Amino acid sequence: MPSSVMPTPRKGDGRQSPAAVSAVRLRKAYGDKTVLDGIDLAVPAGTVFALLGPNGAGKTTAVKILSTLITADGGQAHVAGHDLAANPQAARAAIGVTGQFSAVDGLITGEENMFLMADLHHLPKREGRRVAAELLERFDLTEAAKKPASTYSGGMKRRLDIAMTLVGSPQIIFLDEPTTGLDPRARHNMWQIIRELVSDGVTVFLTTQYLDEADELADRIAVLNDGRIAAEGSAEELKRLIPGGHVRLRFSDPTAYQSAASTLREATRDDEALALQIPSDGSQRELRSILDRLDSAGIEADELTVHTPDLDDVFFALTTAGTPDKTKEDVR
Ligand SMILES: Nc1ncnc2c1ncn2[C@@H]1O[C@H](COP(=O)(O)OP(=O)(O)OP(=O)(O)O)[C@@H](O)[C@H]1O
Repeated sequence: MPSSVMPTPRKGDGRQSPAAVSAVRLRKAYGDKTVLDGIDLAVPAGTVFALLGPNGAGKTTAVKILSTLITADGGQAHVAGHDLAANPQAARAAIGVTGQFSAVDGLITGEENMFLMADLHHLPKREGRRVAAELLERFDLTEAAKKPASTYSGGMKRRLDIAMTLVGSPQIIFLDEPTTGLDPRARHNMWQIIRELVSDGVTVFLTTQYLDEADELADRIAVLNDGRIAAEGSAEELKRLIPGGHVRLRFSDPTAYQSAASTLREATRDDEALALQIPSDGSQRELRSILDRLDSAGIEADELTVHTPDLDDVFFALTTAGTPDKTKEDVR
């Protein structure tokens, strides 16, 4: 099984950027069922990190541990620079959590939910009202503010949940499956909200079962399978881990096409389209080698495209291999 621990992105001065969330050999079991079997994570501050995995992989458990809702059985974790075992309150003060354990109370209005959060954060009454109004406006909930939250749509509830989380100005936000059950418009709306949070400097740790969501939002993705991190990296790095990638060269001149085909003998030919397909991981090194061979033969292609496998391929390769009882359908 391919596995990689990629280096954390570096800042311009060459130093490692500080991790907002880090975990080393994190373990958790319920009875004799091991849910997290020693996972390592590092999330640089100001980035989006996606923990991707099928149902039951342990994503929520990881979020619950990192957001101090439950404790791990083993390993260490730091959140916003605080050791979770030694100083969970300090970590708690720096984070916001939304998701499957939403804080929204359906019996009271959106506005009242916001006031409640302001009270929890000990904001003076006036300040609390100002912050609540501002956030309700920002999340397009002003009109619905005086209606009971139970009447809100799924998308509105999620927005209210995030607005409530932001009352405490968290540096790090955990979003557990933020778009599960939302319609496409509400999903895109949520993606936009997440991007805005990050541009405000917040670190986002999200869990998702959706590959396109991780691909769209995350700087780095960890694939969780069977309690272990099966692979970690940017979407592009993960796509390069599995076979299926290729480079396609297209020619308009049949003579150039023939010369290229005899130069690149490993290529699959498409004589009709005058195109050659060469297996490749799409890396700079492999591309250079193909181009060097064409150059030495004096051949120029009219079009060169690099095809990498998509994240679906990666996900299926990493989460079904070795578990023959599972089919692609099980893991969505
Ligand atoms: N309190 C608990 N007691 C016993 N088993 C639990 C408990 N919480 C979770 N589990 C089990 O741990 C495993 C991982 O659960 P978890 O909720 O972390 O998965 P997940 O990746 O978030 O899945 P989903 O996408 O379905 O939410 C599951 O098999 C679940 O049944």
